[in-house]
Amino acid sequence: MTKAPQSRDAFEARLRQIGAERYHDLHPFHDRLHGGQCTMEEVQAWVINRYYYQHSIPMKDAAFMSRVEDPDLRRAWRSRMEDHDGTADNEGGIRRWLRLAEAVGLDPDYVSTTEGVLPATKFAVDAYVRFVREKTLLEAVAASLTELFAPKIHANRIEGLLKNYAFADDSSLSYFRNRLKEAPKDVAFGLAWVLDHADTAEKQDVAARALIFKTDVLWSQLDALWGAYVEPRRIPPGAWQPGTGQLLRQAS
Ligand SMILES: O=C(O)c1cc(C(=O)O)c2c(n1)C(=O)C(=O)c1cc(C(=O)O)[nH]c1-2
Repeated sequence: MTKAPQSRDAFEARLRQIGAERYHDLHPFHDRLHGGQCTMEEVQAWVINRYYYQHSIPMKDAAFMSRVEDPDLRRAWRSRMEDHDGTADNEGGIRRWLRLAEAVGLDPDYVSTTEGVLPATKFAVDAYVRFVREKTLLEAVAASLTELFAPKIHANRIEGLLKNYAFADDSSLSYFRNRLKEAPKDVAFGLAWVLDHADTAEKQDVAARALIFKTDVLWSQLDALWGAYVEPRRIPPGAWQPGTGQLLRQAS
């Protein structure tokens, strides 16, 4: 006998439970960052590594769109690329991230080379791009649903960084403020799409597994960051060495 699918509400609750148990807001690195315990070196390491995620997200979305045959779905999805890459009147998330890089004392030209990114960060993020390129559209959209849980972490981050670090101000944190405006439309669309299309028990299982995969992508990046720059501070060969890539401030 085939298994009956969960009701829409029960399936949504199952997806939210995955976030409650596995989202990277639970990682100790975030407590340390938002609580003001990170050294500037650790903050710089986070900004450099997280840039790799930022720069890959539009490539992931382009990979997704290249496989979509339905123009309505492509139209709904393409604002994600504009949000990151920018438009004539919106500088876009990647530029905003580089503004944060400058504010923490890094040379944005260094950061944008992605040199010095931890190997595990590359493996995790590249695995996400490949996942979206190769798996079903349902799995790709389900994997993006970690963004359901992102507004809370972005709001906590704005509050924590403003309170604890001199570099934090409206300009340096504009990336996160913008995501608070942009993400809700994406997640509302993505969630409704997944609930509509996961119409069998098997598809629900596949979508739930995709979301778990994505929580692993996020978690493993923070584990790698912690191991390299917090404890035991074992920096892999070729990864960023503190002190390099610094912004040379001009004396005025
Ligand atoms: O700061 C965060 O914790 C966080 C998490 C996530 C996420 O959950 O994948 C994204 C973002 N930020 C983000 O800013 C962003 O643009 C984004 C896009 C995506 C995606 O999978 O398409 N996730 C995320």
